[in-house]
Amino acid sequence: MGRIGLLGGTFDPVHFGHLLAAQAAIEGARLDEVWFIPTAIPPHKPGPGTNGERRRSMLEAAIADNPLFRVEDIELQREGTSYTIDTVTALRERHPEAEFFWIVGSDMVKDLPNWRRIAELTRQVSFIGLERPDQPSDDDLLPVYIRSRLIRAVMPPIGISSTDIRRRLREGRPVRYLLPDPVIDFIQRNGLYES
Ligand SMILES: Nc1ncnc2c1ncn2[C@@H]1O[C@H](COP(=O)(O)OP(=O)(O)OP(=O)(O)O)[C@@H](O)[C@H]1O
Ligand SMILES: O=C(O)c1ccc[n+]([C@@H]2O[C@H](COP(=O)([O-])O)[C@@H](O)[C@H]2O)c1
Repeated sequence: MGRIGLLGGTFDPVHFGHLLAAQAAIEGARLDEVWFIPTAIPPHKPGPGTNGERRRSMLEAAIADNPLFRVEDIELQREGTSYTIDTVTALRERHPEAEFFWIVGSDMVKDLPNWRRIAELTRQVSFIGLERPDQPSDDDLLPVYIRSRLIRAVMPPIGISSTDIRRRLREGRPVRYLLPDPVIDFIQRNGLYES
């Protein structure tokens, strides 16, 4: 099983920024696989407008051609807010032989001290913080117990967000090249994100 990167998010919908983040983490931290974990209720932002089953289906369509990527729906099966500490604790019990790494986007690293039971979480996983190639991150303000568990991986900045994709679809504007074609097909077949 080996070194497993975990990328959590709402994925409403999944896009190329997510896929490139996973690929950059594989390269930067020598991972064997990345598991995508759609949240049920995200801790720090409003809940997604699309149900979990559809978000999971879009993820599956997006990663079908990559044997190193997998969808893990553990948070969709759990009640309540999707705290990372609960997810990681459960995954380590199920897969004691794996080493887990939690992947975080560049602007989220500074928020790690506010995560639920963060000290305990840092004992269970290392973090992979994505950073821009032209702008190495300054981690000096992070507490040492987090900094010592943080690996940096370089990712070229990709200015794609699910929010912008949803807005474009509502307005009938193109989304091609922002997310994989099979995901666009799924969105169109199911009439998602229409105004
Ligand atoms: N363009 C991007 N480049 C790098 N990382 C990204 C990008 N978009 C999202 N991520 C990271 O992927 C994870 C999941 O993101 P999430 O599903 O919340 O996507 P989002 O596009 O930011 O969504 P929304 O616009 O709905 O808030 C987070 O760790 C986030 O930092
Ligand atoms: O556990 C926490 O306290 C916590 C706080 C903020 C974010 N997270 C997780 O980080 C991932 C990305 O979060 P977001 O808000 O960018 O979708 C997602 O899996 C969240 O559950 C987790």
